Amino acid sequence: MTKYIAAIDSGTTSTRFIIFEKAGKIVTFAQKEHEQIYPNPGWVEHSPTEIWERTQTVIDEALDRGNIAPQEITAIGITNQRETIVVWNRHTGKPYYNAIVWQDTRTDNICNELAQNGGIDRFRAQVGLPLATYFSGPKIKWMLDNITGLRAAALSGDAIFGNIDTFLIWHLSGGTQGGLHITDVTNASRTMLMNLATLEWDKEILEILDIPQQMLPEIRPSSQVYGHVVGRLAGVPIAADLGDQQAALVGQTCFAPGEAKNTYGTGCFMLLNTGNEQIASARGLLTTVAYKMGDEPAVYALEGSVAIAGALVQWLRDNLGMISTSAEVEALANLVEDNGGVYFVPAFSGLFAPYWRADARGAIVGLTRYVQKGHIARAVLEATAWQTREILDAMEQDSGVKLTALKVDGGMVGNETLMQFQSDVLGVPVIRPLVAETTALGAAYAAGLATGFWSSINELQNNWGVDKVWEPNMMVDVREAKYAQWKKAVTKTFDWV
Ligand SMILES: Nc1ncnc2c1ncn2[C@@H]1O[C@H](COP(=O)(O)OP(=O)(O)O)[C@@H](O)[C@H]1O
Ligand SMILES: O=P(O)(O)OC[C@H](O)CO
Repeated sequence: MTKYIAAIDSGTTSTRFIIFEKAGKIVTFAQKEHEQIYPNPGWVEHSPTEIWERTQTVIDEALDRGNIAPQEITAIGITNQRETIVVWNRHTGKPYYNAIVWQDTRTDNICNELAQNGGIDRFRAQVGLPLATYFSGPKIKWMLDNITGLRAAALSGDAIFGNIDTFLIWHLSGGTQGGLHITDVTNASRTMLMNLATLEWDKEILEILDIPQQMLPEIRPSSQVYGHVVGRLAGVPIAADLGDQQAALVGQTCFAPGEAKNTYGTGCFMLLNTGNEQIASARGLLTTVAYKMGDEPAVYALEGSVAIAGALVQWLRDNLGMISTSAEVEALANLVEDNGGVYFVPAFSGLFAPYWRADARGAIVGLTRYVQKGHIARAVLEATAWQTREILDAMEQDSGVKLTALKVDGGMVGNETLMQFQSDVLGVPVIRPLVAETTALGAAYAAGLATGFWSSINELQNNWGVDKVWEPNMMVDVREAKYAQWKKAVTKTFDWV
């Protein structure tokens, strides 16, 4: 048995390579941001080539920094931003187009056309998702319809599709020299093309979207030895693949039905484990696969997806230049006592759960001459907390589960002001675990379970520990009055495009 287990966490903002030891503690890591490309309003792209290069760089840097040899690593797991698509040539490895990112809204017309027959819940019974620009299926259709020669290349088997997990695994396992073309059930459940009951590609939906099945990867469990790495980590088994939000659920050891976590990264995503049962949402949540460990039956989750959370902080930093690092938003927000009456609804990609309003666009409301930068910063942080409140309300009503505390993780949970406000507006304690890199840890756990590095999920539960708890500290009537203001602000964003 070797000493370590590792994970590649390829997020929307950055890629990390993290090496863990048996108690789940980080031994070494490296991280690199990649470019966000905005060719038109509402469009968001990444360079797949850059993501693959940065992945190799962070692997090299972490190994060098920790002075660790590949032979000391039992296995690696992959976890990734979900829904984002890449289509590339299997003989040359060359992408046909930039990656179209999950936040991209260019497929609005495609979704509207599809919804004409059956509404936005047309495919919900099969795939657990509404028709929305968020998911991969419409994005693949857009590429096939708009890139000259791509449909023919897909039909001939030259052009292949993958989410970021598939793209990385293909490269890691040899690329043009026989790389694996696979995905896992969690990632596939976000394409709008996988049937949740059979865990196979849904032929009827493929036909309606006119997507050739031969371009799609094979769907595998989330925890299994799929193959071995070629390159710097040569010979190391690739033993897990999970979408990042599902990986965070595993990393937080939410293995029992009724357990939930909320991850605050570029977007913000709450997942509730519903066991082997698929709960259909009546309130705009998603039914999704949480994980499938080897031959065990799939475990499902209810999910509330918020498109813009940390991305709004990035926007203050990169587009307005109001701060020079994301962390600086906290000091700016703390220059003032409250939001000064300002609410910022970041409907930059329309609104996801619970609204699914592609016609919404961002709005700052409540402005007066009194308002200063600090109020805007505070409204930016509060936007994430209010969006989470809306998700939690919907989730409790859909599932009948009353959360007594919320486990949190992701890049924004270092922001203490946000965490306190989050607890205030939910009225329950917010708990940050000792290992904040829960997403990578979840992928490492799944890889470790597949290779015997850890023997069972019980062993993993012992690794989870509390770092900090925030208790609610806001009068209920104050909280509810503010929440009503937030909801009113949300309505101002509707019907804009
Ligand atoms: N201290 C902070 N306060 C507020 N936002 C933060 C802070 N630190 C990081 N962020 C935000 O968190 C996001 C990065 O979180 P991360 O979990 O790494 O994201 P991802 O997995 O989406 O790449 C960025 O959008 C960044 O703006
Ligand atoms: O990059 P993150 O961590 O915000 O996660 C993105 C989600 O997977 C999108 O569904």
